Amino acid sequence: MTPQQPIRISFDHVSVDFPTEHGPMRVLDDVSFDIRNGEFVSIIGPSGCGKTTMMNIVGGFVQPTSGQVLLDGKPVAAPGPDRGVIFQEYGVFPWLTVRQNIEFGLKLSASRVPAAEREEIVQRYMLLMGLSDFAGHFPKHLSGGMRQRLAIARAYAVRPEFLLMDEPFGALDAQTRSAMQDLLLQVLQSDGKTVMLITHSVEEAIYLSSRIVVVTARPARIRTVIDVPFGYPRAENLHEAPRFAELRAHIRDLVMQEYAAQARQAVRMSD
Ligand SMILES: Nc1ncnc2c1ncn2[C@@H]1O[C@H](COP(=O)(O)OP(=O)(O)OP(=O)(O)O)[C@@H](O)[C@H]1O
Repeated sequence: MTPQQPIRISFDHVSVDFPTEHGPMRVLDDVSFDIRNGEFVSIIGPSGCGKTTMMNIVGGFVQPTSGQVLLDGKPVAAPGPDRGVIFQEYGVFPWLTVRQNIEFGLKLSASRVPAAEREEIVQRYMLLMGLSDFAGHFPKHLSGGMRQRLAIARAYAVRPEFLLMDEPFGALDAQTRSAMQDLLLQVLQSDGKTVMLITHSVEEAIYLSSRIVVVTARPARIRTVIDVPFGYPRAENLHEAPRFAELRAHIRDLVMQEYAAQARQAVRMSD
């Protein structure tokens, strides 16, 4: 990514405390980093450290206790159609069919698309996600993997400028996961978006991202930011590259160190 690209998402000294019965619990601590236009940034760190909270702030669902997150220079105040959010679960409306779920966002006034174009987009994403034969099915009649593909189709279809993804492929089997990763890269290649992805998979983070932000055990602070030294488009055989393996070992080591720090914290608290 060239440094001339404008900054789209900016974490500016963001801290978050959540109230608990023992007083405030710090979840994010002075987090600052930027995501530039067209970048794909993954956040990786131990379970429960505060990654989803980071995404929730960008999504407009959580307000920082101090500091701010800026979208194109303006503090995030609320959710908006410019941000497509994909969670690990709950991404579909159970009372709508596959077709209606994908169509839903296209009918909302903020991103209203003319009917003829709408139909074309719905068809395109049903086909891409392998859901064409299930257009009239309700989510309860789909497998978990298909429901997740539907959630992804819904988010892609409205062509948001920002994709915020929290473990979007975590519940998929290995083969579907890999297909979904390639499809995401393909969609980004044609639509060009700015992406923030939360994942537990170091492999996935390296394969997809242009940069990886490694965060510490809770409270999440920036441990390090790694530039991924591979260009786009990417292909499956990248997983076999020696540099890929080196980077994977390095990042796994960092994440394991943070898990160890988390375990030490837990022991201290139980003393
Ligand atoms: N709205 C909230 N109110 C109170 N506590 C919260 C709230 N949201 C999250 N937490 C707590 O903040 C901590 C960090 O949660 P968060 O979901 O951000 O972590 P995470 O890194 O995404 O976890 P995982 O990797 O397991 O998904 C957890 O202890 C969680 O219980």
